[in-house]
Amino acid sequence: MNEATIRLDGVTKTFGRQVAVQDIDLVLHPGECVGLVGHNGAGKSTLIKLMLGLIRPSAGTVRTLGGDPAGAEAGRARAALGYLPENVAFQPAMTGAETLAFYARLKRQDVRANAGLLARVGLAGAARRRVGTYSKGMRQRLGLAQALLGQPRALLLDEPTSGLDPAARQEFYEILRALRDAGACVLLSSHALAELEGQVDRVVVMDRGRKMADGSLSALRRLAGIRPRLRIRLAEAPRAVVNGPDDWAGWSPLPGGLLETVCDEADLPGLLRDLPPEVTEVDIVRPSLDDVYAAFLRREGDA
Ligand SMILES: Nc1ncnc2c1ncn2[C@@H]1O[C@H](COP(=O)(O)OP(=O)(O)OP(=O)(O)O)[C@@H](O)[C@H]1O
Repeated sequence: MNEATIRLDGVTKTFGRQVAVQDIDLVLHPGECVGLVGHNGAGKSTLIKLMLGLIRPSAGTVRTLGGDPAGAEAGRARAALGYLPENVAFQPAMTGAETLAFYARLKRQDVRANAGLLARVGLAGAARRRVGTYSKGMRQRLGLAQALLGQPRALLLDEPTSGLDPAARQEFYEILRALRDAGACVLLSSHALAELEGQVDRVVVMDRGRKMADGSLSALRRLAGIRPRLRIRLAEAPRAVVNGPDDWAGWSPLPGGLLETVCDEADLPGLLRDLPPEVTEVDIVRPSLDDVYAAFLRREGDA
């Protein structure tokens, strides 16, 4: 696989006696979009700040774009990093264009690229409006434009979609997908586990400072051991389902005239192939990311 964009080996960060993250190994590659999920205080922001070099690890090593992000040589690497903090506050009296120009100068970037950036995040028409008049979604898009200054190779976004309505969220993810497809490494933290479904290549689950899981959603589903359910509707409910074992043994009746069975992922194709013609409706219910997350947290609680 290509060289890691960000690599954490055995990273622990403590604040006094508070352990914020503990013994984290994590590798992020170019061209992947990774979701970092966990409850409040799980350690998501601390991990992002470590990757940015804003704080140093108490133990272990952090390599960002090939170097120590908090080291003396980090300035150059930072120009290739984009960061959207959790609570981004802009000066309300400045326009979107002025705000972006301010950040471009801070990042020593050519301001002539700004108009293109504002267009990319859908703010071209609002560039001359004061930020104080922007909606939350527009402010987040301006924050993203700020993070995109200088065409970063790594984008670290701390809860970028919190407070956005579903349409704005979708637009935000579309922009992230395009960046990922262009080769950027995108990491975004979120509490909203379900919304990451279909949006990220991989999910890293954090709980109380520890990495609980790391993998694609399908891999996490397998690991969590939650099996899919197959639901069907029949033209006419078979009496045998109610009256005793027969072909429908293993199927449970559900309200609304449905039958349901729980099966292994590998058995699904065979089950679907063998469904009789009286089946009028088929639905495969796979565990949601929330179910998977709950299963990992339960496992940790049991440990
Ligand atoms: N500067 C700090 N000083 C002391 N404790 C800190 C500091 N920063 C983080 N912590 C603690 O470290 C733990 C992890 O915090 P962190 O902000 O990384 O979590 P998070 O997953 O980002 O949470 P949230 O979703 O609420 O933003 C928490 O217990 C927090 O109180």
